[in-house]
Amino acid sequence: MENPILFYEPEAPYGYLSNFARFPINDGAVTWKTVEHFYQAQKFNNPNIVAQIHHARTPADAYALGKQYDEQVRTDWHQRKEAVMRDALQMKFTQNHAIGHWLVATRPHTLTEHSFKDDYWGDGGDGHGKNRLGHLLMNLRQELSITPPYNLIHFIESANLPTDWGIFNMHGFEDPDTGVEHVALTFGHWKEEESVLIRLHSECLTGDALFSKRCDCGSQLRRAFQNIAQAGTGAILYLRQEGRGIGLLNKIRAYHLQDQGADTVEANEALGFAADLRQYDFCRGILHYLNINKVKLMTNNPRKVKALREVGINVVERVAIQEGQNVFNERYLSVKATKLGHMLDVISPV
Ligand SMILES: Nc1nc2c(ncn2[C@@H]2O[C@H](COP(=O)(O)OP(=O)(O)OP(=O)(O)O)[C@@H](O)[C@H]2O)c(=O)[nH]1
Ligand SMILES: [Zn+2]
Repeated sequence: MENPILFYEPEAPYGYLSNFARFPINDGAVTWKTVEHFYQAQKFNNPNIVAQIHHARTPADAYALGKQYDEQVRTDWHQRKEAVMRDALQMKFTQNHAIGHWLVATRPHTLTEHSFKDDYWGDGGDGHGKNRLGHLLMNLRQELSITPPYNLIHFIESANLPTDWGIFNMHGFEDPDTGVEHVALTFGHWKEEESVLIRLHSECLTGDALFSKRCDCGSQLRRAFQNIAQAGTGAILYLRQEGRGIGLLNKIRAYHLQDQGADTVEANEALGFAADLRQYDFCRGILHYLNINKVKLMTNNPRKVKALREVGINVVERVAIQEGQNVFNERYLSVKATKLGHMLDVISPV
């Protein structure tokens, strides 16, 4: 393992790894403010003590109560505590989606609770301690890293992205199988049970960045930003699937054939590609990270709706996004409608 990540204070870097970090856990019956509240309460059979710890305002108060009633700790606690801690960490990192992906992203570093006060769960401050918390976290990290949806995409980092439509949050991801980088842009906040307005936008350098009129992508991207800003919440998953998955240079080869009369499907096929090579499975990992369970999908492409549902994404509504129709892309749009099933009110070319 490479150089250790030392964690302790919840407010410090990697503080989310601390049992004092404010991530609630639900044990099926009760919601606990933090892992510390849950862990301290499991020491006792006395319901009054358990209730006092459950209502403790802070994890430090919960810890203090655990100490205060030390002589009433259950007799089998020493044998049970590791299993209790393991359950608590499992709940914390799977019920709070983003930190589960953050934990996986700490690989391959050693995780060490750098605590001068605790040489069982921590390292004792000078490394003589057992660091059992660090070891349980690394075991859980290994488990999650091979489990969907954590293994479908790797979260890398987030940053702010000021745009013409407001300040979005940008989240970078990497496909563990292909190394392809993807981006999600989020605006506002939502609860897991809400349906969120999203756009799965396939990268189109020509349309998104070079103001091309050969397609509708750039106009659709701008409209997606506008719709989300107006709605107050939403997300754009910007997927590096240039050319419906054949890449930029092959798309230029396809455009070259289209300049000679082929349509957008015939050109792909003439190059030996299917009409649409895009896969969406990894999107499940991105949406899980973003705590999005139900989506209102901005698209004209029913095949995309079907493809997302097939990989387990709950599309509750399709929101039309017809933008940017012009003389240069009329034929392209009408072929998408007739051959690729797009739902477009296309003015058929003369
Ligand atoms: N191979 C190929 N790709 C194209 C062509 N025109 C646009 N694209 C790519 O198609 C992708 C966008 O797909 P679209 O069919 O426009 O739209 P969609 O994402 O399937 O459906 P919507 O969600 O309604 O936009 C981008 O990756 C573009 O680079 C083309 O003529 N040939
Ligand atoms: Zn395009």
